[in-house]
Formats: sequence, structure tokens, C-alpha cells
Amino acid sequence: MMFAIPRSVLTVFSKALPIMVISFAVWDRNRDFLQSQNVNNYLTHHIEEFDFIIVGAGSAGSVLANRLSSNPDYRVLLLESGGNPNPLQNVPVYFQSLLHIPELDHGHYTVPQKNVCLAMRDHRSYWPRGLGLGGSSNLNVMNGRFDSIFKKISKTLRTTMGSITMDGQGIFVNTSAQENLVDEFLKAGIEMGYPTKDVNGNQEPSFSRLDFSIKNGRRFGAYQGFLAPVLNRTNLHIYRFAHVNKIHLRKETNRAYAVTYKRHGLERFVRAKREIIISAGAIDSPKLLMLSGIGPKQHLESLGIECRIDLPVGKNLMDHISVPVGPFIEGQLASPIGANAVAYIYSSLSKARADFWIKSPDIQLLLLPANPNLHQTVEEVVGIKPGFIEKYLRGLNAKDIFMINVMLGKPSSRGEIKLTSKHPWENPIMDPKYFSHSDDIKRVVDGMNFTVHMAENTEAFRNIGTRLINKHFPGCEKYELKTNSYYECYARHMTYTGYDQSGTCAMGYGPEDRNAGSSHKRGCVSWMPHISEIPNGNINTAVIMAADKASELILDYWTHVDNSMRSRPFHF
Ligand SMILES: Cc1cc2nc3c(=O)[nH]c(=O)nc-3n(C[C@H](O)[C@H](O)[C@H](O)COP(=O)(O)OP(=O)(O)OC[C@H]3O[C@@H](n4cnc5c(N)ncnc54)[C@H](O)[C@@H]3O)c2cc1C
Repeated sequence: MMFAIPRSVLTVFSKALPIMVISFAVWDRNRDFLQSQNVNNYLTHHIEEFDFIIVGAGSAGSVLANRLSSNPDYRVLLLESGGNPNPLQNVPVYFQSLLHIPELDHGHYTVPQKNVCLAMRDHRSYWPRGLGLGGSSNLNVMNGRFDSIFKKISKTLRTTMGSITMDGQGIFVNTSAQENLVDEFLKAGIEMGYPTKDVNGNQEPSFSRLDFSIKNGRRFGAYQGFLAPVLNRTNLHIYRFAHVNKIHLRKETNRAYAVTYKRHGLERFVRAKREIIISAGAIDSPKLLMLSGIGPKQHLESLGIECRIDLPVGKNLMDHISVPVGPFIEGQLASPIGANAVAYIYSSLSKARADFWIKSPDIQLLLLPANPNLHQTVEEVVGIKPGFIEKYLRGLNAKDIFMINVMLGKPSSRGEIKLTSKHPWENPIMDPKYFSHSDDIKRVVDGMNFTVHMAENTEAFRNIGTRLINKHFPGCEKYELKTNSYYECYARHMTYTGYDQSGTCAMGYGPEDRNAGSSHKRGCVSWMPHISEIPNGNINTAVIMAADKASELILDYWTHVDNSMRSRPFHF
């Protein structure tokens, strides 16, 4: 049976969160230090060797560790910079309160962006990334959907939770916690000509209820789904607080055969008999490859790193750009919370084009909770200049607003990740180059027009008296409200990440593909191909499915190799 904790108790509790998080982290690190002593003593005189080494235990790494260790003949090592997930991360409502805490969040910032992110401090975008077993799936907002393109590569995602299919049975449990405005949103969609459909499966222009990776009221991320159930496997070794600094390549073949990692102050070297898989996320995977000499030659040499394999690692950085539009004031419902619904629509620019990728909608709309009394929290969490949102929302009643997030699902802009120096502890340079492709701003403005039109002119929303706030966004005072130039100005100020950085080790179409960043055909999970685009929608499930498929390919490959070796007359 479930019971609801009063919101006031949760609010008081959230003030003490950082202290609780840090206390747990100190305890966890010390506990791990003591537990690692046996291994450390052994390693003083030995070099370890595993069949597979997986770097990074996030959404992808957790799946890979689960799948590869399912064969008891393979010894698998999973190396992760952070520790165990914090118990508070199980509580979905604490999502925002746990950002910016260094024990849980790598807490990256982009370089200042040109002519965008104007409302953000120093014009930088804050990019949280999860640290610890489960990675960003411990920090994420838990929205999920299965994208149709993965039908082609992952027939059935077999999870420890049972057999789940592309219909989304099993992993996503709709919380139905906040139903306010969902009906209005779906009905408004129908009035605008969009059917209501299940959010999973083929992506078509449509409006849907959202699914969340929440089970029995608790976060259900990659750790809970893929690692926790297999922790007792004796062939799966997990070294927490182990940060990998370098991948070693054989001189003659450039084949990866070992890594160096640092754990509790000690540097260690560990060898892989079969494969090393980099699943350290879209920022740290290219960073590690470049530190190891795999990357653009000119860039590496400019930092004094010997280039072993010249590949465009770090290029092709994609991210969803989000622009929360609103607030919309509604006259009747008096709800402090928005609702859990999503829509996928075409921008008119995409509709006019006939190319393959544009066939799926390029804009995502997300109905968002809003509370003007929390402007300071929003400013802090998002990294907005202090006082900015307060100025915009001043005078609004806490009870009657919501936002609709317009997210550019198929961005054309491409950024890059570069190394700052050859020092492994330095953060890389992250430059998404938001809106650098002129189509992107046009698409977002189109989505904003659609959103405001829907919220003000459909009967569903008119019935509850919805209207856009009659006030200029700070910095856009010179533009007439609700014009394209006003929306463009607004979007250039409120340019926010959709948390979906990807593509920085893009998968190629064979060895001749010079645009591919992955050194091996199945090298690393920031693999989203350069020619296509990031899926329109939240990408955690896409990452999980890609890791599932990668595991299948790796296992098939080694079974084949082992079988053919066995059938040969000579031993190897
Ligand atoms: C705040 C936030 C909200 C999000 N919301 C959603 C959402 O609602 N829905 C959705 O679908 N997606 C969402 N996402 C995106 C989704 O969670 C990520 O795309 C996905 O988790 C990425 O998986 P990954 O395995 O590539 O990387 P991660 O999960 O980030 O894992 C990388 C792991 O590698 C570790 N690591 C890094 N470098 C090293 C190293 N050198 N040595 C050892 N370990 C290392 C890290 O500590 C981390 O644990 C969100 C992301 C964030 C950050």
C-alpha cells in the first residue's frame, strides 16, 4: 500500500538534502576504500586481466555489464568513477534538488554560447551528468519512450524485470500522479488535428500521456534494472570510485588491450583479453578516447598528445534544445502543478521537406509543472541569471500557471567536445553551438507559435481560460508580443539543454567512413550516427537499447571466434 508524504515535509526535508547526500557519500567512499584493500594488496604484485572491461556504469554500462556477465565463462570488470546511487535518488520528487551536488553530478558547463543562452549565467548552459552506478539514469527526469528506429536493431529488450517489448511493457510504469491538464492537452491536440496515441512505438505526429521509469513510487533506473539484480554474479567485478585515465593501444595494431585507472589515490593497470568498451557518456567517452590518442590529429598534437588513430572524436555533438514557453495563466483549475503529457509535431519547415529523417516529427512539446514562487530554485537549478525569472513572473499567483516546453527534437546544429589539456582531471571544452544552423531557430519559433496558438485558441484550453502571460520576457521588450521576432528573442534567452548530449563518438558506415568517431565498429556508446539525427524525444531508452544491441553483437562475435578457434587444429 502506498501513502503520500505531505509536500511541506518534503520541502523541509529537501533543505537538508545536500548534507545527507554528502554524509552518505563519505560513508560509501570509506566503506569502498576498506573493501578495496584486499584487491589493492593483491595488485601490488599482480596485473589483473579480465575478458571484458567496461568503462562507466551509467545507462549503457549497466546494461553491458549485465549482458556480458550473463555468460559465466567471461570475467567482466566494470569501472565507475562514482559510488553507489544515493538512496534519496529513489525519491522522484527530489530530482531537481539533487542536481549540482558534486557527489552525484559531474556538473558540467558549456563554453559561453554566441547569441543564445542569453538568460543564463555567463551565457553557459549547465549540463548535469550522473556520477555513480546507474550514471545519468539516477539524475534524469525519468521520462521515457521506445523509439521506432530501435525496432530495427533491438528486437526484444530482455531485462531482468521480465521480457519487455517495444510496446513498453514492463520498464515504464505510468505514475498517473499528476493528471491536471492532461485531458485539456490531449483534447487540444485533437482539435489541432493530432490523434492521441501510446507514447511508445512508431513516432508519429500525436499527443500522448507520458510514461516514466518509476516503479512502486521509486525511481527505476539502470542501476535498479540492470546492475542490482546481478551484483552476486561471481564473474562480474565492479570497482567503484575507479576513474579511467587512459586506454592503452598495442604498438603494432593499435588495438586496445588495457586501461589505467585511479582508485582511492592509487593508479592501476588492468588488461582485457577480449574487448574494452567505453560507455562513459557523451562527454567523458570522447574525452577518454582523445586522452588515449584517438581523435582529431591536429587537436591532439596541439596539446602534445601522440595521435594513434586520427578520427573525428568529439565532433558531431548533438543536443536537444529546450525552450520552456509560458507561463500560461489558466482561470479555473487552480493547479500548482502541470501534467504528464507530451506531443510530437512537425515544424512547417520540416513538413515542407521530403527527406527521410524529417518523416518523423521534429518538435516535442512537454506539459510542465510551474510554480512562480519557486523562481529562485528554478534560477539556481537551471543556471539562470539571479533575478531574471523573478522579474518575469513578479505578481503572478502561485496557483494558476503552467508551461509548455518546446524541444527541438531534430537539431541541425552540431557542436564539439575538445580537450582543454592532456591532464585527465581537467574538464573538456563543451561547445554545443546551439542554433548555429539557421533552420533550428526557425523550427523552435514555429513550435512556439503552435504552442501559444493551441493554448489560447482551442476550445479545450479556452474552457479553462488559458492565456499567455501579457508581459515581455526580460531582454525582449523591444519586440511586439507573440510575433516571430519576439519568440526568437525569447528562445535565444531561454535556451536550455534537453539533457540529451550525444553523437560524439558517432558510429560510421564502415572503415572508410571518415566522419565516424568510433574507432571500432562497436567502440563506444555515444554512437548516434552523424548522418542521421538524435531521436526526437528523451534518449535514455535509446541508449539502453543500443547497449543491449551492442552486447548482443559482442557476445555473438566472441562465440563465433571461440567456435572457429576450437574447430582449428592448433591451440591459440
Ligand atoms: C538531469 C538529466 C535529466 C534527464 N532526463 C531524461 C529523461 O527524462 N528521459 C530520458 O530518456 N533521458 C533523460 N536524460 C538523458 C539520459 O539519462 C542519458 O542520455 C543517459 O543516461 C546517458 O547514458 P550513458 O550511459 O551514455 O551515460 P551516463 O548514464 O551519464 O553514464 C556514464 C557513466 O560513466 C562514468 N564515467 C565517466 N567518465 C568515467 C571514467 N573516466 N572512468 C570511469 N567512469 C567514468 C560516469 O560517472 C557515469 O556513471 C537526462 C539526463 C540528465 C543528466
